[in-house]
Amino acid sequence: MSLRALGNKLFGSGSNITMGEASARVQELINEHATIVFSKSYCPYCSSTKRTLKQLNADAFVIELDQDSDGSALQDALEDISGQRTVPNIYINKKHIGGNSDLQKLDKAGELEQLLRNAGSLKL
Ligand SMILES: N[C@@H](CCC(=O)N[C@@H](CS)C(=O)NCC(=O)O)C(=O)O
Repeated sequence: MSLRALGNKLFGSGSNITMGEASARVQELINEHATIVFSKSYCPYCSSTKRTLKQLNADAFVIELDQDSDGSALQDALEDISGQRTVPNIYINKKHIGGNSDLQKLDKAGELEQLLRNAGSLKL
């Protein structure tokens, strides 16, 4: 568990869910959505990721952590699960892709579309 997660557990993060519940919810979201972006509504890197996915006509589930009452706990859980604290934190087909720079790299290499297609996330 990260120091921040431990701090939140001991002193509270404004959220009422336990670390275990937050981890379970993150895992559930990853399992339920072929493409999911853990995002923050004001984050420019997240906007870039969302724009790229939209341009590809991808069906992606976006959760805005800054607009979720458990967002901080979910971010702690994501850090535990993926080793990445920053947003966007992207999963395709339950596989951790990384952040926006990783997604853009895949797009430039022409690999993103195939990943999305294999995940069943392309509408066309
Ligand atoms: N290199 C990362 C940069 C992502 C980044 O710095 N995101 C900021 C928000 S714009 C962040 O997560 N800051 C920490 C936080 O919000 O807790 C990427 O390409 O995704």
